[in-house]
Amino acid sequence: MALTLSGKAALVTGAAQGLGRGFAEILLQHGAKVALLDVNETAGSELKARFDEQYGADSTLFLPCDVSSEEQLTDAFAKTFERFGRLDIVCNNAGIGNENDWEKTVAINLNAVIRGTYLALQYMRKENRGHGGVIVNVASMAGLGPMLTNPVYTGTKHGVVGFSRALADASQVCNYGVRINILCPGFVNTDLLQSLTPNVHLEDSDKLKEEYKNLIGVLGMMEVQEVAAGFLELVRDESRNGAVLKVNKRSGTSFHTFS
Ligand SMILES: NC(=O)C1=CN([C@@H]2O[C@H](COP(=O)(O)OP(=O)(O)OC[C@H]3O[C@@H](n4cnc5c(N)ncnc54)[C@H](O)[C@@H]3O)[C@@H](O)[C@H]2O)C=CC1
Ligand SMILES: CC/C=C\C[C@H](O)C(=O)/C=C/C=C/C=C\C=C\[C@@H](O)C/C=C\CCC(=O)O
Repeated sequence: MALTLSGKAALVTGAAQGLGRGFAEILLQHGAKVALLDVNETAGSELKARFDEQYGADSTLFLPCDVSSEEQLTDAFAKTFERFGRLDIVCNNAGIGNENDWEKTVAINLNAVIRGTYLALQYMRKENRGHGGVIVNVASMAGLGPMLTNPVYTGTKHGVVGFSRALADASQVCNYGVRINILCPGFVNTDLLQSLTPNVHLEDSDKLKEEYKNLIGVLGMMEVQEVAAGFLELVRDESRNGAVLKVNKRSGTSFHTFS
């Protein structure tokens, strides 16, 4: 059974560029309205103007938001619900890879995903007069295997996988009517990869650099659109809850099974 997106309301964090922009765009292409949350006001406003031309001004809402701020994220969810009158799809996508300011990485990649998931549940749960819905949390292949150059990033992504799977089981048992799925892309050609800096907690050894290159060699490098298709599958396939979808150049798109 495929979810119809026409008339549905979505919220995407980190939507101004990269994967989040791709996720927002594919939702718009399928008729959903989308709240675009991003800390980058310039990029977010520019994207909103572009989407206004393509999909109409009523199709999107740009909300400047630092997801690591409880107040700003909570307020952005409230403004989204107020504008669209419902909330059916949430993608907790915003993420960084800073191993030096690792507490910021934990705050954005894990804490904010946890808070965004609980906020989504609050608005979607049927016993809260919600319509039910689907949450897609963006982890990474580093949520399934160790990325030796980025141990904190790896920890946050493993955390996203574990938290999301557990909550998906709870949602099922409690009949919240909310599906929670996890997207684990491999390397994608976005600004995130360009922003990586050497980890000061590890000597900046040539061996680590070599291993990083090997990892990219193994998994390959994708474009945003290849991942967006997998995202849409997790949103629309109503049989999927607690699903972990891997998307990488090497092995394509497949659901991960845990032993
Ligand atoms: N690029 C890659 O190779 C892969 C990325 N991912 C994950 O995909 C997600 C998106 O990554 P990319 O699109 O590659 O990154 P990106 O850097 O191209 O885009 C991230 C977006 O999030 C926004 N953002 C950053 N911190 C924020 C905050 N505190 N509050 C609100 N917005 C914030 C940025 O302004 C930017 O618009 C991240 O969770 C990342 O870990 C997962 C696997 C592969
Ligand atoms: C800060 C880094 C920014 C982006 C990296 C991006 O998130 C990414 O794609 C990272 C990939 C890291 C992968 C690390 C280890 C991979 C190990 C592989 O063995 C895959 C692990 C499990 C998959 C098993 C399977 O069934 O395919």
